Amino acid sequence: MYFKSKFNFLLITVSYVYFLTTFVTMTVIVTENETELINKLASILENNSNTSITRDGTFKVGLSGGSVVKFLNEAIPKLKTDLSKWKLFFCDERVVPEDDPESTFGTYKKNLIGKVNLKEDQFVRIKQGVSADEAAKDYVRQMAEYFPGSLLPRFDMLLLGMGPDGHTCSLFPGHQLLNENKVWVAPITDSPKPPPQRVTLTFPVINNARVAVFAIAGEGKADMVKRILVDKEDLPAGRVQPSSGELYWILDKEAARHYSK
Ligand SMILES: O=C1O[C@H](COP(=O)(O)O)[C@@H](O)[C@H](O)[C@H]1O
Repeated sequence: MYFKSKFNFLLITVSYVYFLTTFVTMTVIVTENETELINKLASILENNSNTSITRDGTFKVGLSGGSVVKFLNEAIPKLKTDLSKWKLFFCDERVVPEDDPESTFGTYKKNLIGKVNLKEDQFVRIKQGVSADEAAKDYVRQMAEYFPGSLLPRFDMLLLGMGPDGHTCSLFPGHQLLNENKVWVAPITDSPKPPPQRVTLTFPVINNARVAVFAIAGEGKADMVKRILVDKEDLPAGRVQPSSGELYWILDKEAARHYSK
């Protein structure tokens, strides 16, 4: 949401600085292979879904695209939880038609709808046929309905991926959006990874989540995992540090090849 007053803006800025200086509970899990990674992801999802449903009657989760789509498509059918209580948002989405192979919603739809107990109307999707700017503003309006009266939405869980360049959501290294703290959802029209037009959650929202989970597999991510988790380089995925929540990095053996505590 656009912050309506200087006070709100100040509050968010102060909170964000506080977020960056507070202790984050981080757990790194190294699995033997992709199947184990998916099983671990399923178990974290199931526990948090059941906790949220018991507490609030719903589970509000943010989905990523890329390789996370495959992991989730395989994890979700394994879950013992009430999927009908889920509300699914997008951590980022490509501004393309839903039937375009690049559409993250389109890919989830093809793989999940009709196969598990999830319906299309449980997904909060970006508006079609508009610019990235309008899609981002509209997505904020849609999100606000599910987080009434909130300065910042608090997702129950965010499911995140990381590109080999260290990007997460559509927050890329060196991009000005890394410092965006005025809107919940930002447009990007120059994404270095195609397609160029996207919308993305911003860091204040990401770091307000109850739980953030990275699921990362393959040797192609190993160098970046080391740069972030071992060398502590300042790259977008490393900035995911929920202030009063939990952070998981689930890696397969290949992605963890250069990882040591
Ligand atoms: O473009 C994107 O890339 C990241 C990482 O994708 P991966 O295929 O390397 O896992 C993804 O998390 C994001 O949602 C997506 O839009």
